[in-house]
Amino acid sequence: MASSSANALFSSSLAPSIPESPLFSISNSSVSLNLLPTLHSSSFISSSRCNFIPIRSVLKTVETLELHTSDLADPTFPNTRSTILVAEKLGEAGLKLLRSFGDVDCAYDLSPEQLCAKISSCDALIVRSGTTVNRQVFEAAKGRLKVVGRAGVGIDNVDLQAATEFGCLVVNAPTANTIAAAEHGIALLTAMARNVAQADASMKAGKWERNKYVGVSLVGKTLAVMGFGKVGSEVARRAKGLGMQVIAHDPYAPVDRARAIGVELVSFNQAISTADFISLHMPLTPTTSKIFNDDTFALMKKGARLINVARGGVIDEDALVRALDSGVVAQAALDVFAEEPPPKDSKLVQHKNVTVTPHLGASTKEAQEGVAIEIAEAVVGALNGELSATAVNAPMVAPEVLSELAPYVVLAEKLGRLAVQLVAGGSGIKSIRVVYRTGRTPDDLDTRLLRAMITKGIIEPISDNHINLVNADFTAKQKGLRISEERVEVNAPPEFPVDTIQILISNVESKFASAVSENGEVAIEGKVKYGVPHLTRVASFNVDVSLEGKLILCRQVDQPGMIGRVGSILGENNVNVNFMSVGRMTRKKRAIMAIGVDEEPNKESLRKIGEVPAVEEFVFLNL
Ligand SMILES: NC(=O)C1=CN([C@@H]2O[C@H](COP(=O)(O)OP(=O)(O)OC[C@H]3O[C@@H](n4cnc5c(N)ncnc54)[C@H](O)[C@@H]3O)[C@@H](O)[C@H]2O)C=CC1
Ligand SMILES: O=C(O)C(=O)COP(=O)(O)O
Repeated sequence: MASSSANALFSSSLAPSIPESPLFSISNSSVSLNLLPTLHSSSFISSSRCNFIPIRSVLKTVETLELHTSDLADPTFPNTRSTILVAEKLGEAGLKLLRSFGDVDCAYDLSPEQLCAKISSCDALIVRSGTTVNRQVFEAAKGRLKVVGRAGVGIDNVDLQAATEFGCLVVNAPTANTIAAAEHGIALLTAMARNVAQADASMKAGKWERNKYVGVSLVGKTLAVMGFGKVGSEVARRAKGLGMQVIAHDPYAPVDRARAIGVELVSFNQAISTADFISLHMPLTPTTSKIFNDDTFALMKKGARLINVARGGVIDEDALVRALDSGVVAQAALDVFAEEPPPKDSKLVQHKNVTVTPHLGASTKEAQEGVAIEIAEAVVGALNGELSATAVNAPMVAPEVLSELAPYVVLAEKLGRLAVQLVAGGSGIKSIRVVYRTGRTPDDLDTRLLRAMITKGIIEPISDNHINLVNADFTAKQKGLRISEERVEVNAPPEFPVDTIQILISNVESKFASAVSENGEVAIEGKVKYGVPHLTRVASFNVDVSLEGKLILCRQVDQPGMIGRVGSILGENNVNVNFMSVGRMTRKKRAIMAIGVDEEPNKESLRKIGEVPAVEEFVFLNL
């Protein structure tokens, strides 16, 4: 269907043109979320630590669905290997894993222009904190880039909004460098307290200044851990071992976890006003940007000491220089800076009471090997179309949930496709209601994947946008499409996650009046039967057709001989009919005939069907 005319179906066409990006794409007849390459990929074996779908379970999914290999075949596989650009130094074990899967291009220290020039030939990009992956990079990728892997925790150098808009998955490696960062925090804390760096520099300059470098003790002092996540809690644990009193501030941390380590969670003001040492471990977000500024330094105990292994941007660096000059902050130990590397003449870096390291928190051999493996597995998994356990901008769906939902994913997309084709052009779809009937407690049903596929089914036939799990909600919003969901518990076998899926589109005109319910909504319903998606209801007409190939829906006066007449018109046009189903409301009144055909009938045949006296209306639909 032409995208330009069909775009008029949406009341808002503000959406940027999102180029094709085949991550998680689900083709008309396949359900494998592009999992097929996994079936061929014998060289890659994921570790049990990651949330990968084991190869055996993928095979099982395919068998259960009774899909034909032709449905799943990727014509470009296995000749096409993915290209993975590694833009910053990555551990050898990770590189080895990546090389076993695709072509790896290690190109360090690229300028922004060089990165943009290279990116359109890459399927994946792996970076650390030194590369800015902004909107220009996604634009320059021209839709090819499927995944950005951040080999570390902080994703503040990746424009997540742009990634989402372009349907590009962002994954990180959130666990492998936790201990390294915590150890570095403790290293800075102790080095600062005992002036290790300054004394070292002094001795190397030929001096022996014992009185100048008298330090402060840690035991019995209060440490405030700001951000009680993975790194923060490991710092707290270690500081307790040094005999410190540890308090923490984190608006989202569970009290139980803090209590288990013997840490009291307190308010921001309480933390910074009572602590002797303040260690920062929160992410850089719009909320935490420059959260340490003139006002907050003024609240600190005079002579407080600050450690930052989180992100430079959480501190207003000019304000910190002022606080150091006035003695409000006695010392600071910094691993991270607002601008990296900081300017050579940075007053902060040069300050005598400041100890600095060049963003070394994650830089241990062990952490870098771990991070490299963690990110390589996540990137390869994503290129295989698997839903990632470390996705930053997409829902994470457990493999067992995915496997269970697989046939319903196909149903959801096909119903979406069907519903949108029933809407007359120009009506302006604004609001779609999806009703899931389930034999389980409605809370037990994770519908994110189904909603994404309904969105894909609705948008793709009428636009150029390629929809995947990453950009489905965003694209719907951009198109002014509101998708609401209802889960209704019904008396159905609870071993199946969904009994029926119903799609209702309100305030639109239909090409096929019989698809409009008494409430004035275009309404269709389907269910999975023996692993195959079926259309089971069109407005108030019950039908039963498998959602495969192409479909003619035809409303007629219920009378004998109709199947034969329409069938012979199609036969004359060499159109193979693969099924027919008649659903009626009242005997001898009106019925809907659903005819599945292998080929699209020519205009002449469609005209002849329309001229059969008992046929009141009909519509041809591509599934
Ligand atoms: N210097 C380095 O090389 C490294 C730096 N990091 C940085 O350390 C930080 C923490 O990393 P993880 O512990 O792994 O992340 P995490 O996500 O486990 O912990 C962050 C914690 O900060 C909390 N938080 C969010 N907003 C907050 C606020 N306004 N006030 C207080 N707490 C807030 C969150 O609730 C969370 O518990 C990140 O910024 C990360 O980028 C991490 C590893 C190495
Ligand atoms: O993981 C993080 O957030 C870090 O800051 C580590 O950064 P890096 O990968 O060493 O550039």
